[in-house]
Amino acid sequence: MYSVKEIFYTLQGEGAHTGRPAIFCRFSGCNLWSGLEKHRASAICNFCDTDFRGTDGPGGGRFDTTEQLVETLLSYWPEGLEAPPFVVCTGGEPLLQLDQSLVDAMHERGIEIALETNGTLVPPKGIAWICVSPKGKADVVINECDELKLVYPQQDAMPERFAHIRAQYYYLTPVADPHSNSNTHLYRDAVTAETIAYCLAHPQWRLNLQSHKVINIA
Ligand SMILES: C[S@@+](CC[C@H](N)C(=O)[O-])C[C@H]1O[C@@H](n2cnc3c(N)ncnc32)[C@H](O)[C@@H]1O
Ligand SMILES: Nc1nc2[nH]cc(C(=O)O)c2c(=O)[nH]1
Ligand code: SF4
Ligand SMILES: [Mg+2]
Repeated sequence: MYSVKEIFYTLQGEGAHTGRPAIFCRFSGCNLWSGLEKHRASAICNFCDTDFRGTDGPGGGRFDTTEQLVETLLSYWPEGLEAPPFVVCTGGEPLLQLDQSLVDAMHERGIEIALETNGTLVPPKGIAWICVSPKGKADVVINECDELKLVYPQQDAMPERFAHIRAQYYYLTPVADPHSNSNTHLYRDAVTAETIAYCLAHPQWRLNLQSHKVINIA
């Protein structure tokens, strides 16, 4: 059984695939925060901008079988396209639920899979694009990925700690106000200036913006 908070079709807003049409599958639950505000301050990850509790979002629900979830995901892809369906698995922490049988079932239906993970759990085999976003003191168990996308600045998780992880791209995302979506001042603040300064001094790292918030889409 898979618990999914929401499913939606939009543009990938972050990382190397920014601007690419994608179906987002937001799995419920996370291993680094309960999702309750009363637990935020004491959580390992305490700046999360996402509601991942429960299954009550648009397209969310409980799916008893891999087939049910895969067919539901495919229903979000426009018909008659040559491009293979592109599904971004996120959450919450998707690796609490995304297992080899679901990955295999998605591949059987021609889906290209991307993953957004906090890096604390080992992914199933064969995922086309893995984005690792380490959090606080949490140990990262993935030593190779496609993009490393670190929220900056973070106490206990500064870029130096992760520069050895093999990746095609290394991104820093200025930490956004967790309670505010789509705000134009978001990227004109001190945190952004600090992130830019770090990239300029350490050119292994590039600036990543949450572009979906800038243009106010899901
Ligand atoms: C909500 S998380 C879900 C996937 C996974 N649990 C993770 O942390 O990577 C999706 C992305 O949003 C980023 N994110 C979460 N809160 C943020 C914030 N306040 N500002 C900037 N990025 C944030 C995460 O670092 C991650 O790259
Ligand atoms: N457009 C859009 N792009 C995203 N990239 C990563 C997201 C996430 O919350 O995992 C996300 C999201 O929520 N929306
Ligand atoms: S950003 Fe990711 S790891 Fe942190 S609480 Fe949100 S879903 Fe969990
Ligand atoms: Mg998001």
